[in-house]
Amino acid sequence: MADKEFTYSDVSEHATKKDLFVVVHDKVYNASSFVDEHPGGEEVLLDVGGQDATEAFEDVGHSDEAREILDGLIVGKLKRQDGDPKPKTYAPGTQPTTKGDGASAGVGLYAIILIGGVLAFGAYKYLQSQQESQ
Ligand code: HEM
Repeated sequence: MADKEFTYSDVSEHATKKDLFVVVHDKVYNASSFVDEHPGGEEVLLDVGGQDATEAFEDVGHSDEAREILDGLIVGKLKRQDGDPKPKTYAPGTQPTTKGDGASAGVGLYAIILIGGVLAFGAYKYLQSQQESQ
Protein backbone atom coordinates (compact mmCIF):
# COMPACT_ATOMS: atom_id res chain seq x y z
CA MET A 1 0.00 0.00 0.00
CA ALA A 2 2.93 2.33 0.72
CA ASP A 3 3.90 2.12 -2.97
CA LYS A 4 0.68 3.71 -4.08
CA GLU A 5 1.14 7.01 -5.88
CA PHE A 6 -1.04 10.04 -5.24
CA THR A 7 -1.17 13.29 -7.14
CA TYR A 8 -1.73 16.58 -5.33
CA SER A 9 -5.34 16.59 -6.42
CA ASP A 10 -5.82 13.04 -5.03
CA VAL A 11 -4.36 14.16 -1.70
CA SER A 12 -6.45 17.33 -1.59
CA GLU A 13 -9.62 15.22 -1.58
CA HIS A 14 -8.67 13.92 1.88
CA ALA A 15 -8.94 17.07 3.97
CA THR A 16 -11.53 16.27 6.63
CA LYS A 17 -10.90 15.14 10.20
CA LYS A 18 -12.16 11.61 9.49
CA ASP A 19 -10.20 11.35 6.26
CA LEU A 20 -7.03 13.37 6.56
CA PHE A 21 -4.00 13.02 4.29
CA VAL A 22 -0.86 15.11 4.64
CA VAL A 23 2.31 15.20 2.52
CA VAL A 24 5.70 15.33 4.27
CA HIS A 25 8.88 15.12 2.17
CA ASP A 26 6.94 13.78 -0.83
CA LYS A 27 5.38 10.90 1.13
CA VAL A 28 1.66 10.71 1.71
CA TYR A 29 0.39 9.99 5.23
CA ASN A 30 -3.07 9.24 6.56
CA ALA A 31 -3.21 11.24 9.79
CA SER A 32 -6.91 10.55 10.54
CA SER A 33 -6.22 8.11 13.39
CA PHE A 34 -3.67 10.46 14.92
CA VAL A 35 -5.52 13.79 14.83
CA ASP A 36 -7.06 13.37 18.29
CA GLU A 37 -3.75 12.26 19.81
CA HIS A 38 -1.52 14.95 18.29
CA PRO A 39 0.28 16.78 21.14
CA GLY A 40 0.32 19.92 19.00
CA GLY A 41 -3.49 19.86 18.72
CA GLU A 42 -5.89 18.82 15.99
CA GLU A 43 -6.25 22.33 14.58
CA VAL A 44 -2.73 22.50 13.10
CA LEU A 45 -3.14 19.10 11.46
CA LEU A 46 -6.53 20.01 10.00
CA ASP A 47 -4.97 23.23 8.65
CA VAL A 48 -2.54 21.23 6.49
CA GLY A 49 -5.03 18.46 5.62
CA GLY A 50 -4.85 17.49 1.95
CA GLN A 51 -1.71 19.61 1.48
CA ASP A 52 2.09 19.59 1.73
CA ALA A 53 2.84 19.81 5.47
CA THR A 54 6.64 19.47 5.13
CA GLU A 55 7.46 23.03 6.13
CA ALA A 56 4.99 23.10 9.04
CA PHE A 57 6.24 19.73 10.28
CA GLU A 58 9.94 20.66 10.06
CA ASP A 59 9.49 24.17 11.48
CA VAL A 60 8.26 22.68 14.75
CA GLY A 61 11.38 20.49 15.04
CA HIS A 62 9.49 17.26 15.68
CA SER A 63 11.31 14.50 17.57
CA ASP A 64 12.44 11.12 16.20
CA GLU A 65 9.42 9.65 17.97
CA ALA A 66 7.15 11.93 15.94
CA ARG A 67 8.92 10.73 12.77
CA GLU A 68 8.34 7.10 13.79
CA ILE A 69 4.63 7.80 14.26
CA LEU A 70 4.66 9.40 10.82
CA ASP A 71 6.28 6.25 9.34
CA GLY A 72 3.37 4.22 10.71
CA LEU A 73 0.82 6.41 8.92
CA ILE A 74 2.28 6.16 5.41
CA VAL A 75 -0.12 5.30 2.60
CA GLY A 76 2.02 6.09 -0.45
CA LYS A 77 4.13 8.63 -2.19
CA LEU A 78 3.44 11.84 -3.98
CA LYS A 79 3.46 11.87 -7.74
CA ARG A 80 4.53 15.35 -8.77
CA GLN A 81 3.00 16.86 -11.86
CA ASP A 82 3.70 20.02 -13.85
CA GLY A 83 2.35 23.03 -12.05
CA ASP A 84 2.62 21.51 -8.56
CA PRO A 85 4.32 23.61 -5.88
CA LYS A 86 8.09 23.07 -5.80
CA PRO A 87 9.37 20.47 -3.33
CA LYS A 88 11.31 21.60 -0.29
CA THR A 89 14.74 20.14 -0.86
CA TYR A 90 16.54 20.76 2.42
CA ALA A 91 17.54 17.74 4.52
CA PRO A 92 15.69 17.21 7.84
CA GLY A 93 17.13 19.36 10.61
CA THR A 94 19.12 21.61 8.29
CA GLN A 95 16.43 24.01 7.19
CA PRO A 96 17.28 27.69 7.57
CA THR A 97 16.19 29.21 10.87
CA THR A 98 15.44 32.70 9.69
CA LYS A 99 13.97 33.74 13.04
CA GLY A 100 17.30 33.53 14.93
CA ASP A 101 19.34 35.10 12.15
CA GLY A 102 16.95 38.00 11.79
CA ALA A 103 17.08 38.77 15.51
CA SER A 104 20.89 38.73 15.72
CA ALA A 105 21.21 40.95 12.63
CA GLY A 106 18.87 43.43 14.33
CA VAL A 107 20.94 43.42 17.54
CA GLY A 108 24.17 43.83 15.51
CA LEU A 109 22.74 46.88 13.77
CA TYR A 110 21.78 48.49 17.08
CA ALA A 111 25.28 47.76 18.44
CA ILE A 112 26.91 49.48 15.43
CA ILE A 113 24.67 52.54 15.77
CA LEU A 114 25.38 52.69 19.52
CA ILE A 115 29.16 52.31 19.14
CA GLY A 116 29.17 54.86 16.30
CA GLY A 117 27.27 57.31 18.51
CA VAL A 118 29.65 56.81 21.44
CA LEU A 119 32.71 57.31 19.18
CA ALA A 120 31.26 60.47 17.64
CA PHE A 121 30.42 61.85 21.07
CA GLY A 122 33.95 61.00 22.32
CA ALA A 123 35.55 62.72 19.30
CA TYR A 124 33.37 65.80 19.83
CA LYS A 125 34.33 66.00 23.52
CA TYR A 126 38.02 65.52 22.66
CA LEU A 127 37.98 68.32 20.07
CA GLN A 128 36.17 70.56 22.54
CA SER A 129 38.80 69.98 25.24
CA GLN A 130 41.58 70.61 22.70
CA GLN A 131 40.02 73.95 21.77
CA GLU A 132 39.60 74.96 25.43
CA SER A 133 43.24 74.27 26.24
CA GLN A 134 44.45 76.56 23.44
C1 HEM B 1 1.08 13.57 10.77
C2 HEM B 1 2.00 14.48 11.04
C3 HEM B 1 2.45 14.78 12.45
C4 HEM B 1 2.81 13.94 13.45
C5 HEM B 1 2.92 12.40 13.39
C6 HEM B 1 3.11 14.75 14.61
C7 HEM B 1 3.51 14.26 15.82
C8 HEM B 1 3.82 15.03 16.93
C9 HEM B 1 4.36 14.53 18.18
C10 HEM B 1 4.64 13.06 18.49
C11 HEM B 1 4.55 15.59 18.99
C12 HEM B 1 5.13 15.58 20.41
C13 HEM B 1 6.51 16.22 20.42
C14 HEM B 1 7.51 15.46 19.57
O1 HEM B 1 7.64 14.24 19.75
O2 HEM B 1 8.15 16.11 18.70
C15 HEM B 1 4.12 16.77 18.26
C16 HEM B 1 4.14 18.05 18.77
C17 HEM B 1 3.79 19.18 18.07
N1 HEM B 1 3.35 19.23 16.77
FE1 HEM B 1 3.12 17.65 15.52
N2 HEM B 1 2.92 16.08 14.29
C18 HEM B 1 2.52 16.13 12.98
C19 HEM B 1 2.24 17.26 12.24
C20 HEM B 1 2.29 18.54 12.73
C21 HEM B 1 2.03 19.71 11.95
C22 HEM B 1 1.67 19.73 10.45
C23 HEM B 1 2.16 20.76 12.76
C24 HEM B 1 1.92 22.17 12.31
C25 HEM B 1 2.44 23.24 12.82
C26 HEM B 1 2.49 20.27 14.10
C27 HEM B 1 2.70 21.02 15.22
C28 HEM B 1 3.10 20.54 16.45
C29 HEM B 1 3.37 21.38 17.61
C30 HEM B 1 3.21 22.89 17.68
C31 HEM B 1 3.81 20.52 18.61
C32 HEM B 1 4.29 20.93 20.01
C33 HEM B 1 3.21 20.74 21.04
C34 HEM B 1 3.72 21.13 22.41
O3 HEM B 1 4.87 20.81 22.76
O4 HEM B 1 2.94 21.73 23.15
N3 HEM B 1 2.57 18.90 14.02
N4 HEM B 1 3.69 16.40 17.02
